[in-house]
Amino acid sequence: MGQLNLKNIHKNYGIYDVIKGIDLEVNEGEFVVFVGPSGCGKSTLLRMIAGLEDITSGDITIDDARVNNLPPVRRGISMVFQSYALYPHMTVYENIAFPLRVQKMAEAEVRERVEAAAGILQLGERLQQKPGMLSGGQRQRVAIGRAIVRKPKIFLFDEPLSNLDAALRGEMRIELTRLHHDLKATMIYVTHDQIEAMTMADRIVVLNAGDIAQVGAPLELYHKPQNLFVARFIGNPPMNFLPVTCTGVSEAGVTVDYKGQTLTVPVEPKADLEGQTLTLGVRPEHTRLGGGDISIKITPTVIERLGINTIAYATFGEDVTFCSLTPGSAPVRVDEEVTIGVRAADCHLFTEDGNALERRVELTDFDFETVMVPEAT
Ligand SMILES: Nc1ncnc2c1ncn2[C@@H]1O[C@H](COP(=O)(O)OP(=O)(O)OP(=O)(O)O)[C@@H](O)[C@H]1O
Repeated sequence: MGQLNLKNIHKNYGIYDVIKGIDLEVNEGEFVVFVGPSGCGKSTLLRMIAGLEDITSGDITIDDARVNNLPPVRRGISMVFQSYALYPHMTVYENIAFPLRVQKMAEAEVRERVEAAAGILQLGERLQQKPGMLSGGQRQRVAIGRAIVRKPKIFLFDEPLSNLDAALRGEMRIELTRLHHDLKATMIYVTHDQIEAMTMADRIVVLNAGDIAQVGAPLELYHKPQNLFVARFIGNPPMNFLPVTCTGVSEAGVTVDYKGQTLTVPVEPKADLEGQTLTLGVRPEHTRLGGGDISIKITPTVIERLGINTIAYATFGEDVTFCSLTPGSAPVRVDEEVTIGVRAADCHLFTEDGNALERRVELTDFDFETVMVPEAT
């Protein structure tokens, strides 16, 4: 129970085409995250699944039943919103029990379900308090409790952690991951935060202007982004991009020239690349002080020391910004030129249309494993 199928979903607002034909299958028990920049359509897509927004065309099925025309309450879904949407005059107990009261469920069963949810969410001590006495994180847990008691086929989360501070967001991420492990329920989660997507998802759906840019396991997107959009979006600090010229293709991969230095990147070649301008992608964490297969000289304009790492930012040419993530103790200083080395095997290559040449990296089973669930404390 809890399988979702989206078939050629479109949404227009007048002349604006905001969802442009999305096909997606979400498996039972999967944690799928929709991620993308503001305005890419992720909330609209989630609201269409919930039934809070009509679809312009296409089909939504849940467990093989077409739900296009079913109202939200009959779709077997529960949604958790960014604004917790709690009733301030009701106790935590009554807030969690609310959807069951609407269903006119017997008191004994209400109590059983509310207490079970409160146990999972560590709200047992708070049941008689009003929301005003709770912290932001506790209020969000009440909202999640209200979703749990309905025993939905699918949970939908719309940026549920956005109102929390960074430390609490980190804690709630772990709690939600644990909750998913305990309930084994299908969960669809919308966020613009790629760290939430990477840490919680079994699969990430990256959206770009109403289209799917790529769907994959978090580490699949990290190691094999299919286009510049995903390469830029997944990873923090973001990937660096340098213009290079293709000088040849061979069994070993695609050879490029970067300022007189030659680099053969192990990617699947395509026809007619020779002579073309390509984009070399280098993640900041794959740069090293000193030499590599090629060397890049940078003069940092900003240095950020984070303890474990030091981040150096430099600009060169007209508009190329380069970022290097070095060990915390790295001897890098503002206005002092350093040489950064890059290994060919760590590089990505993109053609002029923004698509990636497929990297010859083997993804291991580990890269597809569902997220590790921390031990309960
Ligand atoms: N009622 C509406 N009428 C017209 N356009 C709308 C309406 N609702 C949303 N849109 C447009 O649809 C696009 C997608 O909006 P949506 O809220 O789904 O994006 P989002 O990815 O969730 O962004 P955010 O992270 O900012 O919430 C946006 O360009 C938005 O302006």
